[in-house]
Amino acid sequence: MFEKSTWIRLPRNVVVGHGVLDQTGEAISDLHLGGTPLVVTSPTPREVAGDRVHRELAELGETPEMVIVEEASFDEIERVIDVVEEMNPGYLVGVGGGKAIDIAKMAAADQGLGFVSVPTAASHDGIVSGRGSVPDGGNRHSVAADPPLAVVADTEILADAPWRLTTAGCADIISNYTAVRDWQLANRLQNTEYSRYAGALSRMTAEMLVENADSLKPGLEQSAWVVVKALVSSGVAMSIADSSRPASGAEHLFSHQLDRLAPGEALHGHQVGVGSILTAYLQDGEHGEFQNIRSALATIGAPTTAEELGIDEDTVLEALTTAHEIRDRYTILGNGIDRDAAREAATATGVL
Ligand SMILES: NC(=O)C1=CN([C@@H]2O[C@H](COP(=O)(O)OP(=O)(O)OC[C@H]3O[C@@H](n4cnc5c(N)ncnc54)[C@H](OP(=O)(O)O)[C@@H]3O)[C@@H](O)[C@H]2O)C=CC1
Ligand SMILES: O=C(CO)COP(=O)(O)O
Ligand SMILES: [Zn+2]
Repeated sequence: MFEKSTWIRLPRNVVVGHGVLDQTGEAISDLHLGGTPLVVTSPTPREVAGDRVHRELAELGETPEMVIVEEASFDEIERVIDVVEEMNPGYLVGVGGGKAIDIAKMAAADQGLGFVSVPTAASHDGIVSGRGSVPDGGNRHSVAADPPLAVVADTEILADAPWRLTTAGCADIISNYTAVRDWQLANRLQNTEYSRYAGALSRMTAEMLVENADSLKPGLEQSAWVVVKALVSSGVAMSIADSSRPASGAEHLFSHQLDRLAPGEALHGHQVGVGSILTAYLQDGEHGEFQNIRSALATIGAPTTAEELGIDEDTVLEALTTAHEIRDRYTILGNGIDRDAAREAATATGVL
């Protein structure tokens, strides 16, 4: 008997383009949400877009509230949940980078409310996904939440953000190559459920970005457009899979471990980019995809070495040899690689 079923949850409105921040109210009105909005933002994104979004929402009729978050942590999520319980909003609007958006997403999911994503940086693919990713002591929780009801990505704002945030988003997408390979490996070795549709979409997104790497330039709104469209597509792949598997393999485990060992040192996307070079080498050796990944990262100006990440040799080797402990997700790292193998991968790829 056929018993399979799937439930793909996607945003209803994805609004991307020049000046679309001014259409935030319209994109939200179209959702027929009731009640007072709560804007969740962080210091710089507040200046760049949060206050504007706040003013625009006020024109919808209800006076919005605003909460400013400082760090990606469960304590901050709890603080936002406290605000929600106190003011009883109708929905949340996350305005910022991954930190503000993840916190809004997870607080909204906890309280059974809808949420709208307004990214101010094209820095990672959580802007559209239905998952939150939050460090918690020595662990990292990739938590199922709900995808945003709407995404409003203004390319004028994204192009104005520091270029390193955009190159981080590019690297997060490029890392889909190794994530999909790890997912296929887990499917073959551990019978992990694999979606060919999500895998193909994720890989195609990475390929499109690599093919366009030459044309991605700081300050060009066209570049922000290409990157944000890729981030949307990668987030959709995660929604189709109902898992971050299409976009998170061993390179992400490595990055999560760096977050623990060297907190705040480098951006998520930059860490996974370097992790992807290492992972590709472990997957295929010196004749595999690692050279293409490294040269695409170098072309856009993303870090390809530990030094460019600002992370020392010992920390890189420690992260690579312990990354498998981060969570129960089978990857090319298996039950762990030893320090000599880690050093060999890091030197052969030029990461060290
Ligand atoms: N849910 C998911 O699937 C995913 C979640 N993540 C999570 O997202 C977070 C990383 O996201 P990331 O965006 O790199 O980090 P942040 O949200 O911390 O943003 C990085 C920095 O950029 C600043 N910033 C944001 N927008 C602008 C702008 N327009 N102009 C100038 N500065 C700006 C922020 O300022 P300020 O300090 O004021 O906020 C911050 O200092 C991590 O917590 C990670 O775990 C990452 C990938 C996927
Ligand atoms: O960063 C992500 C995808 O790019 C999310 O992945 P995690 O599930 O590893 O947190
Ligand atoms: Zn990522």
